[in-house]
Amino acid sequence: MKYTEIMVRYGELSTKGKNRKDFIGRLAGNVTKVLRDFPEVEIRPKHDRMHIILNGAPFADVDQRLKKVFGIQTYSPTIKIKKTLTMIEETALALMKATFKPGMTFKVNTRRSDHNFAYDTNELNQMIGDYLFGQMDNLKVEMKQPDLVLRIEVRQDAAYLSSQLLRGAGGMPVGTGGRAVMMLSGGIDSPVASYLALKRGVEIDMVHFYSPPYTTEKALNKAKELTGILANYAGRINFIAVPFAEIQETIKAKIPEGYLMTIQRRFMLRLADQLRAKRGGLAIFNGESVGQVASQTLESMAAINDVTTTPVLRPVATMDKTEIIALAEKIGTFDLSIQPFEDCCTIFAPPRPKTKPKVDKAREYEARLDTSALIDRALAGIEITPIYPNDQFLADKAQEDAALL
Ligand SMILES: Nc1ncnc2c1ncn2[C@@H]1O[C@H](COP(=O)(O)OP(=O)(O)OP(=O)(O)O)[C@@H](O)[C@H]1O
Repeated sequence: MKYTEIMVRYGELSTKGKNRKDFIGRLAGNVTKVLRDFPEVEIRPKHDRMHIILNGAPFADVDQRLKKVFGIQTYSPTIKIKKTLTMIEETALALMKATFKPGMTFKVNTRRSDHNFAYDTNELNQMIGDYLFGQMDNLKVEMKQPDLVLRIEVRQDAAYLSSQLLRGAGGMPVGTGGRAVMMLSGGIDSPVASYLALKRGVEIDMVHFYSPPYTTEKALNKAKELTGILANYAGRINFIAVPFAEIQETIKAKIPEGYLMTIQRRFMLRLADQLRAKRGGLAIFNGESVGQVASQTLESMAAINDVTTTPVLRPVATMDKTEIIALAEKIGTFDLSIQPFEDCCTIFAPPRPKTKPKVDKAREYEARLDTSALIDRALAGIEITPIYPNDQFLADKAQEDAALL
């Protein structure tokens, strides 16, 4: 089917009265970003709906991007035609043939803002319905809850027909919820937490700790590639790689084994917080889930959280692992997350971390270290990479390796 435009209905933002303009502007900007390699597409944001004029771009390709943009409740691929009865009949039939499946019920639903048009809505519903019955077998009409609604809108400039109401990603346009940093490991949970933060409209910068030479470049590239998948939901995400080996070595040399993990996490949180402040963010997100591992008991969280008063938000805190995995599969990060590249935390993980660390003890042990000098050196070594949807980092590396052989 050659659709000419997509009609987009806004999500939660329609209820946000005075912020509406900002929301619509952001959404239009985000749609523009994800469709940037379709230069022919025009985006026309209006007060109640957005029209995406395809100008020849294939709907199926645009659809792949659009369904991941937050702030869209539903959308319909639409065909704009001349306002003649014959054109409406022919297009209605073509749409039905493309989208109707045997066993479905349907109805025709006409709206008319051009009141000078020769037929009113009841007449059009009747005439188009009759025409379709004459052309197709096994049609069944259902007024209350039909499986397919053939929508006809007769406006001043043209008639618009659609037969699909597709569900958008929901949520709020990224950027309307403010800025934050996200602590992204290469695991399953933090990419899911990132997705959920983006869904509420928060613009995130990824903060990733890596520890060369203890961790390989592949582990770093895995986190970058996960960011590439998540950028589908954001348009673009900045990835901040923070060198962490010196801090880990120092902690390992000077801190009792039971507190290695707690103190490492306190340093991670401090670094994330400083980066947040520098970049104008208001919160820190992470992928912790209550009780999942030793560092994620409430006692542990409290002992780690002690280093900052900045809100630390944990979108997957109350989810079961199976629920997190289901979401990871849905958003497309799971297969990459389970690739076995070592994370900096696994390498320096003590065999028996304390599950109930004490804040006082953590502070006392930490006083043995030159915290601010360690933090400053790590911050001096950060690298920032802007990452776009589906940017690949692992494949490039594999190709380079192959080329060297
Ligand atoms: N190398 C890292 N860089 C950035 N953040 C990290 C790193 N390692 C852990 N974190 C943060 O700490 C959280 C808890 O990490 P941990 O390794 O204990 O748990 P996890 O359940 O395996 O999480 P994930 O599946 O996200 O790795 C992560 O979700 C992430 O937000």
